[in-house]
Amino acid sequence: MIRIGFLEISWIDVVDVLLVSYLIYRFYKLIRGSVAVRIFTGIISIYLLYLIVKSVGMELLTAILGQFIGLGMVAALILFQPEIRKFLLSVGRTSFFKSGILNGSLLSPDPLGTDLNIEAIVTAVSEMSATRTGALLVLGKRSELQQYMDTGNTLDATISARLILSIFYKNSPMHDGAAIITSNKLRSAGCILPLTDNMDLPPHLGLRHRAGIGVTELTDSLVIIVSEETGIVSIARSGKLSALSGPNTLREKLQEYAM
Ligand SMILES: Nc1ncnc2c1ncn2[C@@H]1O[C@H](COP(=O)(O)OP(=O)(O)OP(=O)(O)O)[C@@H](O)[C@H]1O
Repeated sequence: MIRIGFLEISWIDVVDVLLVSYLIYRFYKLIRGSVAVRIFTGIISIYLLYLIVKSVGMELLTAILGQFIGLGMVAALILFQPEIRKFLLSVGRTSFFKSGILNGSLLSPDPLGTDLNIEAIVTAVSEMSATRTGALLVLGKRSELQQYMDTGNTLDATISARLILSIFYKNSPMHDGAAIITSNKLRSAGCILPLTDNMDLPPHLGLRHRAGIGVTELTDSLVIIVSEETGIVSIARSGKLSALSGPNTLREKLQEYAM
């Protein structure tokens, strides 16, 4: 116990403040660059205005703003619903929850499987990159991706390079949208994915890249994106996009992910 003037600080208080600081930092990192920052700034401004009008004794305005602040928690839950969801997902994705007895049973009822046909994916992606065929390929768990699979055409097909190539072939009816792979099966093609609202992304990235990044913000999936304009192959994971140097890097990333 430390005493500073009239303040008594115990080690529990120190841990409490550190944990709250960490949570605020994680929340800030999550909303940085998104429209949520503006909403957050708006809420803080209204709260500051409330404190000012209250201290100078403007009763009517204090009562009106007070009603608004009273609903603050419910309003924050509604307004920040996507961010809160992302935050809870990122907590559940930490190595602590991924390891040990929770892994493979409770939290991962449908693991990706080590028998993923990586070579078929690498071959198809290399060819699409060389021919500048736009592609969006999502790999993940069925439970998380089911709602996106439902927006496309169900295939439930065995993965092969030719199958992937024929889906993304420019004249194919299913080339628009994303193809989704779970448990080593190509489940669905022509799927619609949620777009990211990250405003920090380079302006030249269009909808294909934004949709690929968006789904990795909400699920623990890995997305392969082939740019139709440049042929560059990128992967998205946990809301981050990185361009790959070649097929070997893609192979490594897939092996790492399928483990
Ligand atoms: N919400 C979405 N879900 C899945 N696919 C989408 C979505 N929105 C767009 N797409 C796909 O992205 C294509 C348009 O890509 P666009 O050219 O805008 O993207 P880009 O990121 O610039 O990629 P590229 O480098 O290939 O041009 C569409 O034809 C469609 O196939």
